Amino acid sequence: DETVTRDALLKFLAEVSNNNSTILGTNSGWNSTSDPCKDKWHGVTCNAKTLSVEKIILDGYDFSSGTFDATTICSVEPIAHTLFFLSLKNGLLQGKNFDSIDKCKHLRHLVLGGNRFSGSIPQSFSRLNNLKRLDISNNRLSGVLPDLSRISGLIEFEAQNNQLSGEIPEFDFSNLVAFNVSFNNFSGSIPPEGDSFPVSSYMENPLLCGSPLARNCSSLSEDSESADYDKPKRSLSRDEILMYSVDHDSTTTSMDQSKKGASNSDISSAVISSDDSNTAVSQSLVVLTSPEANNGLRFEDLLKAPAELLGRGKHGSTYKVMCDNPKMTLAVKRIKDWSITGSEFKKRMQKLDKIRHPNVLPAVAFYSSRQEKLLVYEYQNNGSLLLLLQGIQTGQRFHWSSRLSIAAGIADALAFMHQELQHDRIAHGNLKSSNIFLNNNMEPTISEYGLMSIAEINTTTASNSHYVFPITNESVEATFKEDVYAFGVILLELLTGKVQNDGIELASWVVSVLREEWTVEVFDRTLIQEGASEERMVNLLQVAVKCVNHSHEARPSINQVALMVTTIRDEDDRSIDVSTSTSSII
Ligand SMILES: Nc1ncnc2c1ncn2[C@@H]1O[C@H](COP(=O)(O)OP(=O)(O)OP(=O)(O)O)[C@@H](O)[C@H]1O
Repeated sequence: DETVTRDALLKFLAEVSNNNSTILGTNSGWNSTSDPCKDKWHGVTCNAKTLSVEKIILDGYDFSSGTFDATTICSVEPIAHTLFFLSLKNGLLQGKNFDSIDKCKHLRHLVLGGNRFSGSIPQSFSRLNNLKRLDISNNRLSGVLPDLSRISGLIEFEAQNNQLSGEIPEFDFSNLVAFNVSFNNFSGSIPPEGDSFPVSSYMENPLLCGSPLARNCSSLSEDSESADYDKPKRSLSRDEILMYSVDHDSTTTSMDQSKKGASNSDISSAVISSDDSNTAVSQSLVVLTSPEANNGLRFEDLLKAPAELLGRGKHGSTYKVMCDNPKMTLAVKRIKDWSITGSEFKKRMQKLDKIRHPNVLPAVAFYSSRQEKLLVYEYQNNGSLLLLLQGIQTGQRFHWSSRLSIAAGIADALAFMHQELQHDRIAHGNLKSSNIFLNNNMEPTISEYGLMSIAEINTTTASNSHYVFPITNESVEATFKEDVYAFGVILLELLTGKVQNDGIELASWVVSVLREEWTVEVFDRTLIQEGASEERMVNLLQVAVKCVNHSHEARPSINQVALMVTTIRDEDDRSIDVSTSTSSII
């Protein structure tokens, strides 16, 4: 068996590398005079007792002139019988023969993402009954997907960025925690239960329809039936007019300018609509304690200033407003249909204004009418943590030490706010990376503290239970622990480089990966490349996992979390001090 295994592995490497035997480096161990298990060949992991091959992980090598032939390993009984992890990620491989893949019937992880495979995926994939993770993303695969529904234990399916077409087959969505078929040519309706994943899991498939996409299936068939140029066009809503004038004409638009046939008041009111008269309105803009804004910020100034739609969150839209007098760039958040009463809202804003922490962004002003509430913040030029995380995908550096100090900064600020506001029962309620901004020193600033009432949190969690664990106990403690959960997700984002809801429910994904004893795979590859301390990454991961415990009672308090995170950060700082002082001595 040993010889058969060794020869098969050497043949496999010769094929993927196109006979470039040194591709894995000179000390990789791969040669005909040694043993893959006893001599620990690079990329091969064996069972310690039986010395049989369990994992082959050859990620990130330039195999662009080679061929992946599944037969070479899957037709060799001693390998096929025990191999459960095969990964050739980012190998640029083009040549392929998938035919015998189903003979590797114990495979749990099959990772073929980031190659140049083209053509279709054979039905044999659907016979890999034990698969937990199938990653075929970022290839050039086309044709229809085989019926993967019988792989009931699938946890992760990544097929984004291919040219796959046809309908999305039924999957067993109950176990899936990561699912992505975006940027393909899929058509038809999204299968039932598929809508437990967000839009980013399905986007950029022009002929795909149904929830969670905004395109509903009946409108798609109407559109394709006739070019219907003659049909009278539905008139645009105020929001659409605003979006149109902002998005298509120029990036910024004066609120006062009449555009696209909308009257002055239409556009203004799309931003700040009110049934109050203008005078009443200007009286009800309550300016809090910002010195610049106290210099005469008026509601009318907000209306007249050029504004740009920054985005629409689940609670409303946020606009960047360039005010001339006083000279300030503001972010105005407009929240619609918020059940909180005007007086409660006012009381809360005034309370929050008294509690100041350097890492928490105070509101500059607020406005409240029956239909909507406005919150005015200073615009943060350095962008959000979300943008930093998204930058990792496009090669931007985000160092381990910055991530640690951001984590510690958020935890400290949150611990302070929880302590100060425990009595008033005001938790953050909507903590996430798009609500955290960075200042010039890369210090985090938490925005939108306390905007959601307890009732609101409960409604949101109930309607979106796939992403946020439902709070069954309506106690105040639970809402504070919801912040701890959210902080845990931010830690996971910092550790994995993945973004929550970007086709992935991070907490479940990480927990399932850990269950599979697959820990290193969790971490953002750039952290490992940078040489970040694996021990401290694991320590931080343990904190994160405690925070995202299903049971809010089992989650630590934010004080405990802050202590754990700052300890890890301090250890890391000390290790940097030691290494710099040693290098300066040398
Ligand atoms: N003060 C600010 N300065 C700069 N950008 C901001 C500011 N406040 C919000 N933004 C950005 O505007 C965009 C929209 O924000 P918004 O708060 O409306 O949505 P969200 O954070 O995605 O969701 P939610 O409604 O749940 O908070 C986000 O990208 C956010 O980072």
